[in-house]
Amino acid sequence: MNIQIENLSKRYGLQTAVDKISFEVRTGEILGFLGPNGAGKSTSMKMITGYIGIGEGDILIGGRSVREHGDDLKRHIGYLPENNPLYLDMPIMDYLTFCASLQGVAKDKIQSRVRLMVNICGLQAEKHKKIGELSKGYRQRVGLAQAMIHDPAILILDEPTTGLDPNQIVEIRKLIREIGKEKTVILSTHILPEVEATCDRILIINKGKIVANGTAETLRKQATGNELVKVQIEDGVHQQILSALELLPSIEKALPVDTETNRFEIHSKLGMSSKRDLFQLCVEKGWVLGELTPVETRLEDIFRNLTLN
Ligand SMILES: Nc1ncnc2c1ncn2[C@@H]1O[C@H](COP(=O)(O)OP(=O)(O)OP(=O)(O)O)[C@@H](O)[C@H]1O
Repeated sequence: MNIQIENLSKRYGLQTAVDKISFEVRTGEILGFLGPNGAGKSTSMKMITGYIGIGEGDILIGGRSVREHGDDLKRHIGYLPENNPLYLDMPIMDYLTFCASLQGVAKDKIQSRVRLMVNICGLQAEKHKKIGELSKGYRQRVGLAQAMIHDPAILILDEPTTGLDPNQIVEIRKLIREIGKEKTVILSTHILPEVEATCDRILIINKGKIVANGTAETLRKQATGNELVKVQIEDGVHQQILSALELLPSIEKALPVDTETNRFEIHSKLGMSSKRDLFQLCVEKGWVLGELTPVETRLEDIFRNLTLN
């Protein structure tokens, strides 16, 4: 079930939390929603799930407007809210049974759905405990289980791995990837490696506006104006190598990194690649190219550049 966001805005008093954003998410796609604190992620997610009303614009789910068909469309959405509100006095099994009936799961299917969620979310060992007795990570698993209890086509997950230990993070990411093959998933996170590990596409929002939309690879390409490579050249004299590098037509600048081992950082001219020139230079001079490694722009740097203003 596809989601189309069209010129969506939301104001709280004088503050514009979400400012005319438009994007689309397709079935089988996991979209990572990134942005600094207060950027408007949770507000957008709350509007998509019908948790709060739309300010301006519209949201189409499976081609139908949330404005007109909101109540009906809610059936297709599973939502893990930011602070994962749970009934602490309820045992896990009772809570999930309660959520299933609230979500309209047929009576004769409720117990099998609850058992499936307990298995999928790794709650087997803790299933008879009250939610209040669970660790933060297990509460997060209960939150995920309630979001998926009615087998929704769409999953909206606000910081799903918050509070999980590194082993649990790996498992939950695997689970989300698995679920994401058939469903439409939007997840928000502050953990940048998480988006790369889990998501097909990244949307970065800052001050209510979308500032980037694409795969990690596309964002890197857009961010890297100039190619950057690290090289190490054996058998030559440092100063001679540096002079020769500076004469290459594709090179903007060559920065020495280590004079003893002849390591350099090579910045190519805009739109050019210096790899071939470097290789040919070494062949001509009889030097050995010990290392030639392209340096990728880190997602952290892209995020900082786009959101630090
Ligand atoms: N109920 C509310 N009343 C007034 N202002 C609000 C309310 N909810 C959010 N805001 C404001 O709207 C802006 C966007 O908040 P939102 O919670 O959507 O950001 P976020 O990107 O989810 O941030 P975080 O990463 O910190 O969770 C913030 O400036 C916030 O203070």
